[in-house]
Amino acid sequence: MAAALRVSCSPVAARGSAKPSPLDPAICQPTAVGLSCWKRRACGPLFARRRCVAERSKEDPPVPVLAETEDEKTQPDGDAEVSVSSAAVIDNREEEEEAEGTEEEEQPQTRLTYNIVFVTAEAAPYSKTGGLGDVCGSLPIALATRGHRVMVVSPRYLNGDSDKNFANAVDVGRRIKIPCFGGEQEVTFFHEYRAGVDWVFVDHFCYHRDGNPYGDRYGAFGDNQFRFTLLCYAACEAPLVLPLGGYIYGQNCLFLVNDWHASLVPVLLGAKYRPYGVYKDARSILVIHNLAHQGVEAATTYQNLGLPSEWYGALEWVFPPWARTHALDKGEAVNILKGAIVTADRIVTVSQGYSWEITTVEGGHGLNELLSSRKSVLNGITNGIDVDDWDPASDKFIPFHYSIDDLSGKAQCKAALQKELGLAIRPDCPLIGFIGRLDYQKGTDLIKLALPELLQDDIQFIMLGSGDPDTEDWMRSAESTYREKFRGWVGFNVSISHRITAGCDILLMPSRFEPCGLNQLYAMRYGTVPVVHCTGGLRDTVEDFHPFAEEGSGQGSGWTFSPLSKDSMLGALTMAIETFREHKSSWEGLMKRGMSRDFTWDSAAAQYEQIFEWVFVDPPYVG
Ligand SMILES: Nc1ncnc2c1ncn2[C@@H]1O[C@H](COP(=O)(O)OP(=O)(O)O[C@H]2O[C@H](CO)[C@@H](O)[C@H](O)[C@H]2O)[C@@H](O)[C@H]1O
Ligand SMILES: OC[C@H]1O[C@H](O[C@H]2[C@H](O)[C@@H](O)[C@@H](O[C@H]3[C@H](O)[C@@H](O)[C@@H](O)O[C@@H]3CO)O[C@@H]2CO)[C@H](O)[C@@H](O)[C@@H]1O
Repeated sequence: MAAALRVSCSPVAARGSAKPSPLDPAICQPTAVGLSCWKRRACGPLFARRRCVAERSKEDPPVPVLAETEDEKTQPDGDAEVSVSSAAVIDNREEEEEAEGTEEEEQPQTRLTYNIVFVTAEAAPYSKTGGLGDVCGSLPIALATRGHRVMVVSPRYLNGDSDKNFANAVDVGRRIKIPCFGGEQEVTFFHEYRAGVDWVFVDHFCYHRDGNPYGDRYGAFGDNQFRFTLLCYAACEAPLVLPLGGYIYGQNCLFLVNDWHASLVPVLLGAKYRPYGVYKDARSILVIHNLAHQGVEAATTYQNLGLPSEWYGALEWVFPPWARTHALDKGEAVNILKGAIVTADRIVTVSQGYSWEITTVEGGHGLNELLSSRKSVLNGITNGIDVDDWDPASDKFIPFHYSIDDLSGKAQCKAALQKELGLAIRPDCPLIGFIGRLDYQKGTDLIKLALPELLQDDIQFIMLGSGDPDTEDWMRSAESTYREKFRGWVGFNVSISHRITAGCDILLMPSRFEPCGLNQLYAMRYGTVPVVHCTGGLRDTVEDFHPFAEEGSGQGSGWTFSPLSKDSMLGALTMAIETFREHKSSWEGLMKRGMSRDFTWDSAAAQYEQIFEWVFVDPPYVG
């Protein structure tokens, strides 16, 4: 294994470390099962030492590595700075757990709990360009609350603006050298323990630059393959080398790898760890948030990834002839996401509808046959939402609060939004919103096509988004053309996104495809009625309005339209607008049914736990 990765400690840690490398097979003993009992509340803050022996299998051997750091801290001749470093890592854990309540206060727990390692390019509030950030900022907390030990590994993006997001993360004092891209890259780790989760940030200068996690105003960064390769290698090492709260996670963990950026993890487990007896009992689950992004690069880049040549097939990708650029182009490429589809032990998508769509030619982005071949391990789980961040009764970004029992604050939010945007303050005028990345996926071209006709009606429309420069330009020009009725807010702004969600009457989502979609869930929670293309997670979560169902009291929380065409979208919008204008009690029913839906992460987390149990039933992928 040492040949695969050379791990070294930081100067501080190294001085105090007469210990073998955590990758030394002598101390990386596999435990009997990939499961552990983490009854965090019941077991107390230094949870690893207080594992619930009663619930552990007798065969479950001790985890020797865990004792190493503890020894480090207590040995009289130990290095003082190492102690400081370790202590810094556990610093707020005891306080936080004390504040949460006494050890007697049991929270709902699952019987089996796991050491879970999320790997992701985004995790809110540290980094976010869209829904991936939301999910990887919330689901880990929901799982930790249910008793799992959870680490999230993502890059430490610094660019001036974002630096404050990482202000509470401290240097763990561990350095590793990663053999890839023709050299050795040194990365370090930062850590913050918050909301029961170990947030781990991989630090390397390639994450320190202007722009968002993937690119800047000139487009996607040219070295994204390098940046996310580093992330994957670092994430594979993190459970082995980081003494978080004094104790490493160890090698019997469960990796949840999100989208293409994290997709080398299961490949590395198979190609670079298991052959050396490490991670033999670990498992990996690929979570697909968006099949459109696959991390495809020229085949020649394979040699940069530091993988054995015989693993090329896992990533091999051949573009169909129509997608090749010239007659001699053989279309040979590597596809990082494909690597995970082949090697992950299970696959989850973020709604059931999408899990089926990606097995079809229409929704499979070229991977449908491969995904179909993995149907037996493919599931869909609809995302939850952070119901604390997104709560109209307490939202810090909106000027007035409201609830299902008293909707008056919503009307005030609408008036405030109209005022903020310089639109006429008119309670009776339907206010329609759109929030999202300006991307082909989101169907903004349809809005562009339909806007002149839509604005013939007496309505107001606000669009918030950033991304495709042409669409941004169009939003600016539409705002000047339709000054009385249309606002195009170009940029990424969380605060205004909450005010639009609260202040609008209708949220429009004409997505071409939508793996789950979060904005329609936020909208419903805020009594804003969604009008959506009938696809993926939108189809699964928005129930069509039926005014006469339920003995006349009505049914449904919005409108879905199909096909994806201007006329069909305008038809659905017209029905929504008419209902808003002419049928006030029906409208209130729509709002209240949406507001009463349960979108908490807890129910999604319970479904993930079922997958966790299944993934440990089958043997892991070994190649
Ligand atoms: N300009 C802006 N300013 C402020 N906030 C903005 C914004 N543009 C977008 N957002 C925010 O970004 C998030 C977007 O989430 P979505 O799930 O709707 O789409 P996204 O395609 O990014 O996510 C992908 O991953 C998620 C998570 O799995 C899936 O739900 C989804 O279908 C899939 O495409 C929301 O929180 C939204 O408010
Ligand atoms: O949370 C929002 C989405 O974030 C991710 O999508 C990003 C994607 O993974 C990146 O690769 C990049 O996509 C660029 C693409 O690689 C490039 O070929 C070109 O088409 O431009 C794209 C945009 O720059 O940025 C995406 C975000 O915009 C995540 O994978 C998705 O699930 C999330 O929806």
